[in-house]
Amino acid sequence: MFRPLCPLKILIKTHQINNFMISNRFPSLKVIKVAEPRRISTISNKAFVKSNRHEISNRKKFRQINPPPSILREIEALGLGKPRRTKTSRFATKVAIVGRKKLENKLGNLKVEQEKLELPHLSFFAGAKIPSSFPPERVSEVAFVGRSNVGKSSLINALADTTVVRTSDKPGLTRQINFYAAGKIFNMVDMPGYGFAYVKEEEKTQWRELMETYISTRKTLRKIFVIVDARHGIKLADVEFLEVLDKKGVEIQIVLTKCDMVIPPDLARRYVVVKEKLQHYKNVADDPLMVSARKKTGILKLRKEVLRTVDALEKARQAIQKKSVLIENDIIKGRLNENCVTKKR
Ligand SMILES: Nc1nc2c(ncn2[C@@H]2O[C@H](COP(=O)(O)OP(=O)(O)OP(=O)(O)O)[C@@H](O)[C@H]2O)c(=O)[nH]1
Ligand SMILES: [Mg+2]
Repeated sequence: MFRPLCPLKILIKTHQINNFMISNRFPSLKVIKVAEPRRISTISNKAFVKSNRHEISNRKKFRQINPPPSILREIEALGLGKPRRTKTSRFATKVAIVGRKKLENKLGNLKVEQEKLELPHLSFFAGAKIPSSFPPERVSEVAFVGRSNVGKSSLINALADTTVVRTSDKPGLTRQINFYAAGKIFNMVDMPGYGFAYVKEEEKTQWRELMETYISTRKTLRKIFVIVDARHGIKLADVEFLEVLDKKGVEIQIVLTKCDMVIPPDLARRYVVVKEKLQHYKNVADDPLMVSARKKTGILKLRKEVLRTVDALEKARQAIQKKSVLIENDIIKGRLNENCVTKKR
């Protein structure tokens, strides 16, 4: 029979070999149970629960924020948040109307007068991968920055009511600084994103350097719109970029986008949290704007802000007046023609 010289200590994983069988067959072997996988899993479970508890408490904290009624009113009036009802039966419409009345009783008048403004026709005229490719500084510019896939390009499209700017649901589509001319009045500049994207780290570093060079050297740059996802708020990558921007002394405006994906009370809470975070910066306007490029809500307000920044608000107002006069004339002419036709008949 096999006899070990000294009592052997064998480390056996309990889930692999049956202890009982081993100790029966080889009584001289001392089997020591170590590293029970179940125990490990319970420990890691505990750690997981702990970390989860922390997350839950953060969410709870967020839910405990009591947003001011004025913000809630603005969100409801502009139809900014995630729609409550998706079904469009007659019953659902009735419920929605009753719900709206209830909200009006709670928050006050929900009707808002918004100035209908339009941007001049948008066209792509230059793309730059290196600073020497920047086009000449002729007219005022506004730039759009933010994390990859946050919706910068979509927002430019929504602002100009066009589809000229390419968008994608995959982070990292815009890979150079793209210049779009709004008529001959001003330029809108679409930037690559920062943070996560399906590109190499080296390329992202290059984008970052390119953006920083543009921001610090461009004399015609009037304002930077930093686009933030309303679902997530200001992330670490945003904070890092905002700190760099703030030091450069350029005016900054935060825009919360994808608001159509957040329910109104949470959107109001997000607004409060973001506003609070902006107090630290010198050059950041402390009132974030809220929009949805997909639903085109909140766009008129942002459009007005863009036009005001590039001193084109008056021109846009005049263009709208001219357009409405032309439409009126057309209608009158149309009526006259109709009258002529009926008389001839
Ligand atoms: N629901 C919703 N989706 C949006 C909105 N804006 C953009 N998206 C979607 O978000 C995705 C990314 O949009 P892009 O405009 O390409 O984002 P980007 O910031 O330009 O992305 P990069 O160029 O990769 O940095 C697309 O699938 C859009 O359809 C919005 O307001 N609401
Ligand atoms: Mg883009």
